[in-house]
Amino acid sequence: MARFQENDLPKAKLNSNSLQKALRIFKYAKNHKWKFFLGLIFLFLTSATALAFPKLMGMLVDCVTNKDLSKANEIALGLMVILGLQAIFSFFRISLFVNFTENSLSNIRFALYENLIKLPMSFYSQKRVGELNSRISADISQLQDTFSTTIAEFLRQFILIIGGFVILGSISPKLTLMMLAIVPIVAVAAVIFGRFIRKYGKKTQDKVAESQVIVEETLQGISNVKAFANEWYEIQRYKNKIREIVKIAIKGGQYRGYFASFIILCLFGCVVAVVWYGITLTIKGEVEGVGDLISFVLYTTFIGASFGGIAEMYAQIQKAVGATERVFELLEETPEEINAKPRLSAVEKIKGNVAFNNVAFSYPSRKEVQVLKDVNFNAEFGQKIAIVGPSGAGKSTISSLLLRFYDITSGEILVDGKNIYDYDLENLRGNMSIVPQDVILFGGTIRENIAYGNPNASEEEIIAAAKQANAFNFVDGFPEKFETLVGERGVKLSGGQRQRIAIARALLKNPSILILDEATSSLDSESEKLVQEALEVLMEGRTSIIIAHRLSTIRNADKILVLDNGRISEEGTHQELINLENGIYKNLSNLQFSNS
Ligand SMILES: Nc1ncnc2c1ncn2[C@@H]1O[C@H](COP(=O)(O)OP(=O)(O)OP(=O)(O)O)[C@@H](O)[C@H]1O
Repeated sequence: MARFQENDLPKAKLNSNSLQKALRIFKYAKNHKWKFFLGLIFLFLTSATALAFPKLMGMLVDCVTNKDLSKANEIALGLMVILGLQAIFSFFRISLFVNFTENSLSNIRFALYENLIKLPMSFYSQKRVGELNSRISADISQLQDTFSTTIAEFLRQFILIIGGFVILGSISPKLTLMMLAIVPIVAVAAVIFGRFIRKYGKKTQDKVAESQVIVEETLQGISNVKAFANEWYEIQRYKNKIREIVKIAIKGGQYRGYFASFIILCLFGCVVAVVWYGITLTIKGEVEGVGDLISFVLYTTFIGASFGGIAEMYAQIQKAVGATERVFELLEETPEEINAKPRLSAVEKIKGNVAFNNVAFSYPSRKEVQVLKDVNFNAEFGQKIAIVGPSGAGKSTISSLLLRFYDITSGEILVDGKNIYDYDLENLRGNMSIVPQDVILFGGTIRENIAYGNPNASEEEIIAAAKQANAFNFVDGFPEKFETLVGERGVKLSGGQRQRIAIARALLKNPSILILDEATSSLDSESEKLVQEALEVLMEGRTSIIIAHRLSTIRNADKILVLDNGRISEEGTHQELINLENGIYKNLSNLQFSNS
């Protein structure tokens, strides 16, 4: 699975258009906006106090020259007061920005999740969910850093640079000009150099990540590695990667060495040059005293450091603008018409007559391939309709269309004579249940997993459903019974046990239309018997659409549809289809029964 690091986030161009878009984020700040603006005031105050610091330090040094102790005391006290103020302002600035950011981000996270969970299946069939997830978390953490620190730091450095230059100009215009000529150039060179080094750092990280993937893959598939006696191959693969890491890391280290030499030579060289020139000017009387010179050097250091930091912060802000754009793209995707609130009214029961009339369909991600062509069939209330056919024929697609996961291309699907697109979506799905091929249980207790079919179910109803689904006995055998945790941190249930939980879940939902997707395809005969019994109970009094591979389980279906390459090529009862000369069903049936 691809993992996005913040380093990988693409930047967006900063122009009025992209900034305007990014500012929509304030919509999610709701009644916390004032914190951001109050934070800005504290930011301004912190920068102002920071700017007073070098000036006062200079004045303090002048007291040495003038041997003025009482003034020195006053200034030292002033400096302490300023430090105190700066500490207080900084505290409020940081707390306010963090408070604003966390509140806004929690609103954004919530809005994102709410929208994502409501997006139609067509959205998910075009996106890799793991990638989407790690992308969103990288985007959100970029926004978190930017809004809680980077913007404020960027503005603070900006104020320090402008303010610093104004004060420098007032101390000595000549010296300022000289400083302007060298410091920004060196600072910018340092930034470019730094970026280059970071690139090497990132390359090393990527290679380390690649090597970790090798370890992960081989340890997860260790039985495969051993069965193929391919230990030597994996060792070689890992060794090569490790060698690459060393090469790149050493190269990066060299550049870091150059960088350190560059900083010592140029940056400190510049400070020496400014100090030397300042001393010359002081001796000539063009700068007033040593104190001014000290202030000058301190301001220069401030400005140099700010120049260094501001470029990196600008890049961070560009990334945050890109992140906001992507987050908004997801927020603006059109969701399904789902309320996503607990239902107040009960589901309006439908009877369960289903009709597919001339249905054609292509998946939105592969429009050129027609998966279903001219599909026609009827399922009367209470009937069992089986769909069989080769892999990839489109059997599961039929169930997805009935659940309205995708919009059909042409034709119509009717439920109780009414077009499924005229139903309230929640109501339609509220009348259906699916027992899928791979039952996914949520990481909670068995009780919670069964109650997923009807969160309002009583204890007795849950137990009754478990009994009917042949699940009660194995659940009762666990020390914690219905409170047993399942999923990653709990017990691992077998395929058959999981299916019986899914059947109990479906029983609780009490649907009019039931979809069974190859529910018995991967079970041993004992488990299959238990599941099959539970399914018989479940199917009673409902319309069932059974997608099956094993023909033995569908012999008594009211109707069997044979799907071939997206078309229904045969239709009838088991007996009728068996009698078709050269029929697909007949062939399939001969194959399966001669094997078993
Ligand atoms: N989300 C999707 N996006 C694009 N194509 C898809 C998608 N899901 C299925 N398909 C394609 O649609 C065709 C029918 O798939 P479907 O899963 O309905 O077949 P199936 O008969 O149920 O197969 P199996 O018995 O192997 O489960 C296949 O060619 C498959 O590749």
